[in-house]
Amino acid sequence: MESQTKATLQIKNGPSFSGYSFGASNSTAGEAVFTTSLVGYTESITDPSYCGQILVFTQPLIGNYGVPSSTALDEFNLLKFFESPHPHIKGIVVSDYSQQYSHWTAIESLGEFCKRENITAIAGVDTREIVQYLREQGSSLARITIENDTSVEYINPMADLLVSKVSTKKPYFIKSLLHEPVANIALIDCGVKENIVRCLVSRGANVTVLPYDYDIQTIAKNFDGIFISNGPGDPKSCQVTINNLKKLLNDETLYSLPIFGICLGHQLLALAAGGTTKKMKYGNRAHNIPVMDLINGHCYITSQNHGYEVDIDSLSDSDWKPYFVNINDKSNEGMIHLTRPIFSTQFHPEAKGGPLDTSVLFDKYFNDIAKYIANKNSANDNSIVLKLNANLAKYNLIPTSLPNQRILA
Ligand SMILES: NC(=O)CC[C@H](N)C(=O)O
Repeated sequence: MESQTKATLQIKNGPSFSGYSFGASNSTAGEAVFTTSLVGYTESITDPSYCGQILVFTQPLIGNYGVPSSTALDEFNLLKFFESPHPHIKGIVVSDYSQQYSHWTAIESLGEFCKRENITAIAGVDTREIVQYLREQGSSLARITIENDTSVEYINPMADLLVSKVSTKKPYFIKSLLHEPVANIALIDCGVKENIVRCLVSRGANVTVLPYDYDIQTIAKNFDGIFISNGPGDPKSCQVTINNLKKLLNDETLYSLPIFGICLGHQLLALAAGGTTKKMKYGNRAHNIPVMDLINGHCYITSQNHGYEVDIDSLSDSDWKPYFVNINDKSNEGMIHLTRPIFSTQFHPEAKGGPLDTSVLFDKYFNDIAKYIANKNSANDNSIVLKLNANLAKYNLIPTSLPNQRILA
C-alpha cells in the first residue's frame, strides 16, 4: 500500500471534500460534471469531449479492471481501447479507488495511468453528496488541490475554444480495408472519438479527417458524405465551423450530399441551420439514457455525454424536424431534414462505452451515401448498394430488427 497524499475537491462557492490523491501530483481546476455510467472509465477519460472538465463517477468502485494499452491498434490502425491517444480531462473524482486490478487487457492500474498522463485524481470522497450538490446547483467550477497547494485558480474552461485543443492539426486519412471502398467520407474533427472513425471505416468507407476549421464547403463535392464529430465545450464558441457548415448547407449544388453529426456535431449543425443551443443544468452523462425515435415511436437506450442542448423549438419554422427526444427530461436528441439526407443525434450511436442499440444509424447514413453515389453516377445500377450490403455482411453489421424494441403508444 502506497502512503497516501492528501487531496481536496473544492467546489467554487460550495462545499469541500477531503480525500486522497491517486493520480498526478499537481492541483487542477475545471468544470465539475458527473457520469452515472457503471463501466467504461477508460473510454470516458480518453473521450476528448471531457476536455477542461473534472469528472465525478457515481459508480462507487473505480479502477478494478485497470487500464489497457494506449498504443494497441486494430486492423484499421485505430486505437483498440482508447477514444483518443491521450486524455484531455482535467481530473477525476471517485469514491473507492481500487489499486488492485484484474482484466485480460489491463497493463497498468488507473493510478499509474493518471500519473503517467498527468491527470489529477482524488478518491475517498462521498460522491453521492457531491453529485447531489451538482444536481441541485448545476455543473459548477471546481478544483482538486493536492496537499495544501491552493495556488490553482478556478477557471471556466467553457469560455475557451476547446475544440481547437483536441482537433487534428493536419488532415489525415484512414483507409478502408476493402480493395474498392464503398465511399469517401470527410470527417470534421472537433475532438472525434476513435470508435466513430471505426464505425465509418468498418463499413467500408475511406475517411479523411479534417481540422475543425477546415473550409469543408470548398472540397465537399469530392466526397460522398460529410460527418461532424463530437467535441468539447460550448458549441457557440465554434463559430468558424458553424460558418463553414452554413456555407455547406446553403450550396445548392450540394443539396443531396449526406451529412451526419453526433453530439457537438448535432449542436453545430443546428446552429448552422439557424437554431439555438443552451447550457443544461447539469447535462446528461450516462450509458442508459432512453430516447424515442419520433418517426417510428421506437425507444432506444443510449450513451451520452453532453452539457449543452439544441433548443429544437428554435427550428420550428424550418426544414428540420426533431428526430429523437429524451424520455427522461424531454430534451432534444436529434434532428432530421425534411427533404435532404441530413440528420444528427445528441446521443452517441457509436457507444464506447454504452449500448449499441442505435448503431443502426450508421447504416442509415451509409444507405443515404449509397443512394447519393448511385444518383451521382446517374446509374440505375445498384452495384454500390450491393457492395455496401456485402461489406456490412462481412463485418456482421447487417441491420436486423433491433433487439428489445419497445413501442410506445
Ligand atoms: N460529447 C460531445 O460532443 C459534447 C458536446 C458539447 N461539448 C456538450 O457538452 O454539450
